Amino acid sequence: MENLKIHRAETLGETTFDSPLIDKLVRFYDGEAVACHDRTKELSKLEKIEDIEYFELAGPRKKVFFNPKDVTVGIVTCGGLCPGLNDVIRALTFCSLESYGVKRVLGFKYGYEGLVAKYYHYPVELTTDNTDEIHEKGGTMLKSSRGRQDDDEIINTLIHYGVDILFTIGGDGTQRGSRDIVNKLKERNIPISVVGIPKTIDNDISLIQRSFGFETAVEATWDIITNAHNEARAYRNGVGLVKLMGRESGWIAASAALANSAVNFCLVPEVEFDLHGPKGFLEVLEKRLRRKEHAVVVVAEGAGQHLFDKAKDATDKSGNKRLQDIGDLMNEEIHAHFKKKGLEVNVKYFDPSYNIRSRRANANDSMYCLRLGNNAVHAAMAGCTNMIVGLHHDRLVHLPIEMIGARKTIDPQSWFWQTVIQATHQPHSMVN
Ligand SMILES: Nc1ncnc2c1ncn2[C@@H]1O[C@H](COP(=O)(O)OP(=O)(O)O)[C@@H](O)[C@H]1O
Ligand SMILES: O=P(O)(O)OC[C@H]1O[C@](O)(COP(=O)(O)O)[C@@H](O)[C@@H]1O
Repeated sequence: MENLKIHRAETLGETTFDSPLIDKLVRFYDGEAVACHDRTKELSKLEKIEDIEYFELAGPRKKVFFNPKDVTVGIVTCGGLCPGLNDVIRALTFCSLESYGVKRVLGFKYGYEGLVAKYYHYPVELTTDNTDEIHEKGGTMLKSSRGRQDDDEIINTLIHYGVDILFTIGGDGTQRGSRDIVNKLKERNIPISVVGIPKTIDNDISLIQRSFGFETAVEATWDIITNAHNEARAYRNGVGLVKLMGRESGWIAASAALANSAVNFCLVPEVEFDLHGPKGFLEVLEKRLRRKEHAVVVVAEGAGQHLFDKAKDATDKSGNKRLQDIGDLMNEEIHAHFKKKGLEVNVKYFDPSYNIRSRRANANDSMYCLRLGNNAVHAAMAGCTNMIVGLHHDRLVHLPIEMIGARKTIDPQSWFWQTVIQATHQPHSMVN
């Protein structure tokens, strides 16, 4: 058993306060480690005990590190929008104020910019009144931004406002930012807890089974794909072309294709496809239209980037690669191909990306956001830091930030992707 890997969240120090307030919250466990295992193997089939990993279970602790009545909590949302951001802000605020009775909760505006004095984005005090109904709306009441900020300046702002706990709601970039803040805090010997709530509409943060907002996004694609199907069927050689988000991973597109069987082609960043060859997309599409007269194509925005001129590569303020528009390119290429063949084609192009990302969370995501928010507060109050709260093997656990590695992408050899191929009937040869 000594070979077990046990991953515990870092803590700021010894727990010091008994918490009568939260006694009633502690029920069946007190943050014991939970056995997780390599997701490719069944626990019963494990050959080596080293394959087992342990993560600390999220949940309330009997003793807390901070004395609630002295605590100021800070919340910040960074990066792109995602359904459920407001639900998480609300859960963090309610749990901090109502379950723990902290002194105050401050919302820092416009992402990490709000933590840098020179931008003059003053924080807003969050209360159970002004956050009560925010979950009914999409977006983030705290606003967001991209772009690097200076860690020392961020820390100076935290000190200025007496922040003891900072919650960072954001994707892998944001969490790398949190890690840098923690490292600086350690250097300067400042006991501020930083706990992340992982956000990505693309659902591609490693180790996180499902990120909040993803399910809402997939659900939202259903109507759009059905409408694209209706458009395609209404015209001779109709093509409903739908571009969905997914910068480096095609989880939304692939899940959308599985959810709505109207999809005939699903193109994702993980699987390169040939456009022009004899077995390429355009020829296969033509064959399909000759047989069925209509087709629905779903393409993740990060797919087919190999078809563009590399010289035009650029990055956004956060250093993320700016994608070239695969939807536009495919629209043009389909028209060009059919023109060359002297065939009629009617492409209806749908780009619902922001329309999906900006909506409010569905019921299941709202429930998930509430649990994430509450458990982030439990972790931070217990003194945990340098960690995120996330769903891993169906359990909410504490994941040390440094464990977030490369993006979670679709394995083309996986049963999941093979099911997409099976459902769409797109040929393997086109996407090899
Ligand atoms: N590698 C990094 N190290 C430190 N901070 C980062 C890093 N990458 C991104 N950030 C910061 O995190 C914030 C959000 O990052 P971004 O990539 O835009 O969104 P997301 O968090 O959704 O990935 C930005 O302010 C950005 O500067
Ligand atoms: O147009 P913006 O705001 O830069 O955002 C677009 C990008 O954000 C993403 O949705 C990813 O964001 P998250 O994974 O951080 O939610 C990509 O799919 C997309 O390329």
